[in-house]
Amino acid sequence: MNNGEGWSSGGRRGPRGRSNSKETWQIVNRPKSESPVTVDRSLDESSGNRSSRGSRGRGRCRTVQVYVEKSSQVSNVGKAAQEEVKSQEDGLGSTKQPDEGAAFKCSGDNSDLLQPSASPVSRECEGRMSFGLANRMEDVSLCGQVSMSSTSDKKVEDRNAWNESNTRVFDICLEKKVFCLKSSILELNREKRRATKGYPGIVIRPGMVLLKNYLSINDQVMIVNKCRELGLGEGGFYQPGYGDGALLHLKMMCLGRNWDPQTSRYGDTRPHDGSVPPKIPFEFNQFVQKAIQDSQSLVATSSKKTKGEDEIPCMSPDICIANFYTSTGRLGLHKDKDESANSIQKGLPVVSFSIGDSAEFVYGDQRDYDKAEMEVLESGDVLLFGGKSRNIFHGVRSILKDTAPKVLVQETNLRPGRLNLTFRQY
Ligand SMILES: O=C(O)CCC(=O)C(=O)O
Ligand SMILES: [Fe+2]
Repeated sequence: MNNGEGWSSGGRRGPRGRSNSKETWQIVNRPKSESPVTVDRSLDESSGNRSSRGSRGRGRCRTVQVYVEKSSQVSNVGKAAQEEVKSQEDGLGSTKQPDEGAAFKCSGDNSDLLQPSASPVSRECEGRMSFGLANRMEDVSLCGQVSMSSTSDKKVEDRNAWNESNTRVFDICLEKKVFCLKSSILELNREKRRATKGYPGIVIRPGMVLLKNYLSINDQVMIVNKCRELGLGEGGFYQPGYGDGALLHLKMMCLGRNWDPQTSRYGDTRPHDGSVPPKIPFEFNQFVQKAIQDSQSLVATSSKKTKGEDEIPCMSPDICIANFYTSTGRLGLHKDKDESANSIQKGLPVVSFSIGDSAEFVYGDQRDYDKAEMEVLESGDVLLFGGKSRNIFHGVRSILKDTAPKVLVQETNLRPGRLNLTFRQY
């Protein structure tokens, strides 16, 4: 199904959930050169170190316009400062999930890389192995008790165990506060300052726009709460995997339509349990529409030559894939290419929300980490890639621990890790 025509945007509230909000424009700097920021291989894979590049060097700059709204989004900060917050890492101990490792998502081009080693291997739950793939970032895990050993009975048993362990419901929030840790006032003030600065928009390359700090804390809280509620119900978060036992190292929930990693296709129900994906909440779509409009304005103003719509076409999402990455989650370089040919040809954008811990998002024109560029996506950031950038390879290199806004964690009890929502139109 292709809903095709754009939404009416009239009368919707602004991205920070308020009507009548005042909008002003501010100038920010942006790197002049479009030359790739090469991924620092020394930080790759196992080191877990953070890149010092941060959200791209902000020194070398060209001017772009940014949309600024004096935000009331930190209204919870004062309250939160008085609250005490649980140590998330400790809390995770009791609810640790088995997806500690590299993520591997296959779509089209990547499917050839999913073949496991032919040699017999048995793994314990949480076992992990690399199949010596073209790129080691994309090592995959074998799920709990999966055995690649001989007998077919054993294989059936293993498959059942696999299904059982990987279709278990996953809660993106921790159940209750065990003990509390006071957030530092400094930290809360830093968040407050960040929030009141408004959100700079950045044209990364044609068709690719990053709206920094776009979703207010209140909106992020709403999104987490809604995702948690949906994620615990029918069609909620689960550990996706492939027929051969390889797992994606993230939890996934599809809204609107199901995306099946085993076939790389969309469908109305989820094959492994027959569940129907929840609908995309109306408010989520409103944020998407507003983000598209703001990106189009940004592109039009910064290029002067093009109409914003030429670079970022309108899109009406009927699919949202929600991923939850724990601290060690990753996602290999892939293209989003399972939407309809029409959607892809028209360059209808993928719109991505980041919430929780920051992520090192890598992207490029080739499936090559050495040539990939990197952008740190922080909580509240919205990234769009459509038009000429619709077919970029992209993935998540690492999750940066303990970087989620404290207020968000206090308000939602979000688990350590990152929630990402990508909206698309089939
Ligand atoms: O987590 C992200 O930022 C990217 C997710 C993604 O590429 C996908 O779900 O296809
Ligand atoms: Fe993707």
